[in-house]
Amino acid sequence: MELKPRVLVVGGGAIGGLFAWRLSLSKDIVVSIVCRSNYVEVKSGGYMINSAQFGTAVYRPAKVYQTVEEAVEEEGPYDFVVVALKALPNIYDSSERIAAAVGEGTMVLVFQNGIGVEEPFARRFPRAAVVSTVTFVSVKQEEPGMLRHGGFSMLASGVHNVESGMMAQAQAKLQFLSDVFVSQGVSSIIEADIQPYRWQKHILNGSTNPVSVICNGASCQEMAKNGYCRKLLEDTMAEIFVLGKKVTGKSFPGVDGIVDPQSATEYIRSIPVPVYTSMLVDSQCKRPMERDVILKNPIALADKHGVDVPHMKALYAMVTMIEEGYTR
Ligand SMILES: NC(=O)C1=CN([C@@H]2O[C@H](COP(=O)(O)OP(=O)(O)OC[C@H]3O[C@@H](n4cnc5c(N)ncnc54)[C@H](OP(=O)(O)O)[C@@H]3O)[C@@H](O)[C@H]2O)C=CC1
Ligand SMILES: CC(C)(CO)C(=O)C(=O)O
Repeated sequence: MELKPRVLVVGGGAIGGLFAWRLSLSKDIVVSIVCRSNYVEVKSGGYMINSAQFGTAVYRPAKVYQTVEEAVEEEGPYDFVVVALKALPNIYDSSERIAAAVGEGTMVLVFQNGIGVEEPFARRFPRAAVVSTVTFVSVKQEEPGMLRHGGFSMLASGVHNVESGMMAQAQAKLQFLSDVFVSQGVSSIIEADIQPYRWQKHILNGSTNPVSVICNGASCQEMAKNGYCRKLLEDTMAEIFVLGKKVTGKSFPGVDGIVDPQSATEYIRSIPVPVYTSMLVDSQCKRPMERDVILKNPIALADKHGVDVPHMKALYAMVTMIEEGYTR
C-alpha cells in the first residue's frame, strides 16, 4: 500500500486548527498537529469549530503532540510542515521551533502574517523547499480548542526558496497540497511571485492592526467609519502601497477589490460582522504582538529603499511602548 503524504501543523491555535481540520477531511493526506497551551483540551475533546463558511463541527485530530520532537520521534519525517505559530522574531525564532521536523524532502509552508517572515526559514533550511503562504481568512480561538471562523478562506502560495534544480518537483508537491485544500472548500492559488500577495494582505495588517491597539479596542469597522481614524488608516495604507511596489517592483493583485487606500477602507466598512484585529486581541490578553513582522521589517525595507514611512514609524513606536508597558 502506498504511504500517504504526511503533514505536521506546528501551532494548533486559530490558523493551525482551522487548516489542519480542512486538510484532515481529505483521504489523500495524513495530518498531525502540535499544540501547546490548548494541548489538554484538543487531545481530549478535539476542536469545536463554528465556521460561517463551513458550518459547525468537532474536529478530533488523528494525532496531537505537545512538542515537535515528540511528533518526529513517533512518526517523522514529514512531507509538509505548516508553520502556524505567531511570528515573533524579537522573542523566538520560528524556524528553530520546527527544525526537528524538517528532513530531506520536507516542504515548509510559512502561514504567518507580515513581511520577511520567510527569511529565518530560508536561512536555516537552504536546501529545503520553503513556501510563503498568504492567508486571507479571519479565525479566532475564543477558548482553548474553540474556534470561530468567518465566511471565507483563501490561500495564496509561492515557493520562496528551493535547492537549485528542484523547482519543478517543489511546484508539483505544492500543487498537490493546494489541490487538497481546494477539494475541502478552501480557495488556494499558486503564484510564481508571491510577494505582491503578501504586500496586498499587508495593507490591512500594517494599518488596522496597530491602529486598533492604539484605539484601545475598536473594531475595524468603527475605525473606518470615524473620519480622522479613516484618514490615519488610509495614510498608513498609502505608505504600504508605495513601499510594497518599490520592494517587489510590481503592482498588487487587487484581492477583494482593494486597489488603493480608499477601496481598502470601503471594503472594511462593508464587512457585516465586527472584525477585531489579532494584534488587538494579543494586546488585550497582554501577549507579545507581531510588531516586528508587521512594522519593523517593512520600516527597515523603507529605509533601505529610501521610502518615507512616517506613519508606520509612529505606529511602531507606540505599539512597542504599549507592549513594554504591559510586559514590564
Ligand atoms: N487568526 C487569523 O485570522 C489570522 C492569523 N494569521 C497569522 O497566522 C499566524 C498564527 O496566528 P493565529 O493562529 O491567529 O495565532 P494563535 O495564537 O491562535 O496560534 C498560535 C499557536 O501557536 C502555538 N505555539 C507557539 N509556540 C509554540 C511551540 N513552540 N510549540 C507548539 N505550539 C506553539 C500557540 O500556543 P500557546 O497558546 O501556548 O501560545 C498557539 O496555539 C500569525 O502569524 C497570524 O498573524 C494570518 C491571517 C489571519
Ligand atoms: C483581520 C485582519 C485582516 C486585520 O488586519 C488580520 O489579518 C488580523 O487581524 O491579523
